[in-house]
Amino acid sequence: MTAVRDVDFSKVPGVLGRIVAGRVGDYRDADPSLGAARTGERRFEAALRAPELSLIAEVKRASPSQGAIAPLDPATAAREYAQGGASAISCLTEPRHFDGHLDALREVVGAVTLPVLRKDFVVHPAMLREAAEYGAAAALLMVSVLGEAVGEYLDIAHHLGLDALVEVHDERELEIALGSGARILGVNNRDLTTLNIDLAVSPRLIRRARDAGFGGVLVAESGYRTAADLAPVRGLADAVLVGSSLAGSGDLARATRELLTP
Ligand SMILES: O=P(O)(O)OC[C@@H](O)[C@@H](O)c1c[nH]c2ccccc12
Repeated sequence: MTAVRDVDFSKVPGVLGRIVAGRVGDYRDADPSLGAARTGERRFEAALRAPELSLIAEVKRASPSQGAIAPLDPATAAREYAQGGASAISCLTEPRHFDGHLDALREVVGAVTLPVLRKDFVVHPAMLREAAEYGAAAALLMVSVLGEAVGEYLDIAHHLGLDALVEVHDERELEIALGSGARILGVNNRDLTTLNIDLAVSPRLIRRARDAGFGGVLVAESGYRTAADLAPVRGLADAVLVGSSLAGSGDLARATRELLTP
């Protein structure tokens, strides 16, 4: 594996910049070695490739936009999402702003047979090594954080046998993602520098990716609360990523089922 280039993370703006700065500090002295290559089973990718819209349900206890959402037990929440019909689970592992933890990832992986995404602000190769060690099938890579270096992190993820959800929020980031070799693209409706949500972002960028000939998996992310909200991405996206509205519902299996019933 080639070494990753240095990224100037201090240029990341707004709320996102503050979150990223915390993670850069956490991993400043981390061991960058990756160890032996693992065969990728592409379980996350396969789970999202279905004729109907697939759901990635997120274990999310808190967020910068909402503060505390619900004191979920990660394993219980993941089981309820699976019962409700989710195709994959996303587990936040960022501690300061999302009340996540790597142990939560391990608990979720142990609780369900569904593939699990490590949802964090990846700024160091060690974070991908951990994702693989803790049993994740995939990790999030954000173009808003990694910029052009996203391709190198993608290679590391694949080296470790992980799928990568490469996330974009605007046209410029989409161009970088399309050039990176990503097989799974996520479009975040939330601008993480301001926390504003615009549900028109996903349909717009997903169409653009398809028009550019992207043949991989496309995921619409953030801000979905009801089955009706999903109408604009049905027949367009392969999957949706939903966290807060399910996590705060009080009955996760039921909320999951209702969300998936058009
Ligand atoms: O809670 P919501 O609005 O349903 O959003 C879920 C998920 O898309 C969101 O948590 C998210 C998308 N991309 C991220 C990057 C980092 C942290 C969190 C996220």
